[in-house]
Amino acid sequence: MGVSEKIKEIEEEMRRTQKNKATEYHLGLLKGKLARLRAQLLEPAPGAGSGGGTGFDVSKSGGTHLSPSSSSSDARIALVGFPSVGKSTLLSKITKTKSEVAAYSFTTLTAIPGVLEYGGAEIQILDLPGIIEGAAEGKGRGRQVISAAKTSDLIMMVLDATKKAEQRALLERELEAVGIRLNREPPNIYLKAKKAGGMKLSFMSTPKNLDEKMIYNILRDYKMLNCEVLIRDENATVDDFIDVIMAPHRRYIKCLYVYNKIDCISMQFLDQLAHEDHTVVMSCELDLGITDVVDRAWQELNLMRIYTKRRGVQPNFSEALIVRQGATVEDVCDQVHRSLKESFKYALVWGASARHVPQRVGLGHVVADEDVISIVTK
Ligand SMILES: Nc1nc2c(ncn2[C@@H]2O[C@H](COP(=O)(O)OP(=O)(O)OP(=O)(O)O)[C@@H](O)[C@H]2O)c(=O)[nH]1
Ligand SMILES: [K+]
Ligand SMILES: [Mg+2]
Repeated sequence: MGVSEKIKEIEEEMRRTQKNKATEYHLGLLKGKLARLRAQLLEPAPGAGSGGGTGFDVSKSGGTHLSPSSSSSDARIALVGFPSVGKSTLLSKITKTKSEVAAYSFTTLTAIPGVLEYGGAEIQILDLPGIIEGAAEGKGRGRQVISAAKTSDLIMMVLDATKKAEQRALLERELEAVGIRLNREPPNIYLKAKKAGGMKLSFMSTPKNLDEKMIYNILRDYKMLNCEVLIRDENATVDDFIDVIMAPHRRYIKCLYVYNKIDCISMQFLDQLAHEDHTVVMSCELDLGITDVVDRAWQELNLMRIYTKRRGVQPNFSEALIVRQGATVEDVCDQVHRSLKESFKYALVWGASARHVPQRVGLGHVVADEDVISIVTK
């Protein structure tokens, strides 16, 4: 029996099994088996050549319009969605890359990278083939698309506002099945494999949805006979626990839901969609809401652009240093040059993080998006 058939069999059994106290442990074990099989399915077949990576042959710098000097983009956004929702139309709007657009399904057959320039930051946008139900099990190019999505910093799930609401849940399920967790934090559970000593289990407080027997059962099923477990979150579930065991196969990625084709829906429905969490609405056809989509994507990435300035010279706003949220002047120095902070004397800051401009600060100063910094060395 192939892996796909085994998966189907377990899914069937889970559907047939009634959920109650008596079947709880059995269902937990089935979930664990399912997670293992799904991971197996995503592994490249033996001898299949280059596994891993994006699933398509695109490098992180792979934009057709990147200047040769810039080695790598600052972040990657994957456009994921059903066929003909307007993924390629969006790519062509926000980057200089043209990806074929047509009214028929599966117009795009491979990953098409483009570069979005955002205030000196370079973000790679990956236009992907449409995926269909069953993608996680290998239907269409689903598996490749999903591997590409797994390598991204943000997933933009492009949805057709005129289609049924189930579309979103269906896609979420496909991404879940391959270990992508959208807009969630890793479970607060500590697990460490040991060489000996048996299974040691402890809780911060009594969990509401898990018990010792369940945890021991699953650990045995995974042949993790020697390990240390600390459940820190009292709301942790069996699924969370399995995610922690399967951690190398899990990716926690932000997702922005982008509803396209709002030119075809009522104002009332539009208003409803626009108020959902992590959601933006647009019409590529009417050129409506596109800048909003880009601004929101930038916010979700949680990155900041810092411009450096030399004494007596205007800052160059077409080139930014990209740092994560919460970064300090020290992180900025590291972005410029690894040894810069050794000769650092102080920095002058103009922008939102400065109490007055320019403010004289040390390495520990926390910077804000679009700050201008002048670094003075010894
Ligand atoms: N009404 C309307 N149609 C749109 C809009 N955006 C794109 N379309 C149309 O939708 C169709 C599909 O667009 P594509 O960009 O090819 O869609 P895709 O998601 O890349 O499709 P695949 O590559 O086949 O998965 C084309 O006929 C577009 O002209 C929009 O905002 N409103
Ligand atoms: K299409
Ligand atoms: Mg396309």
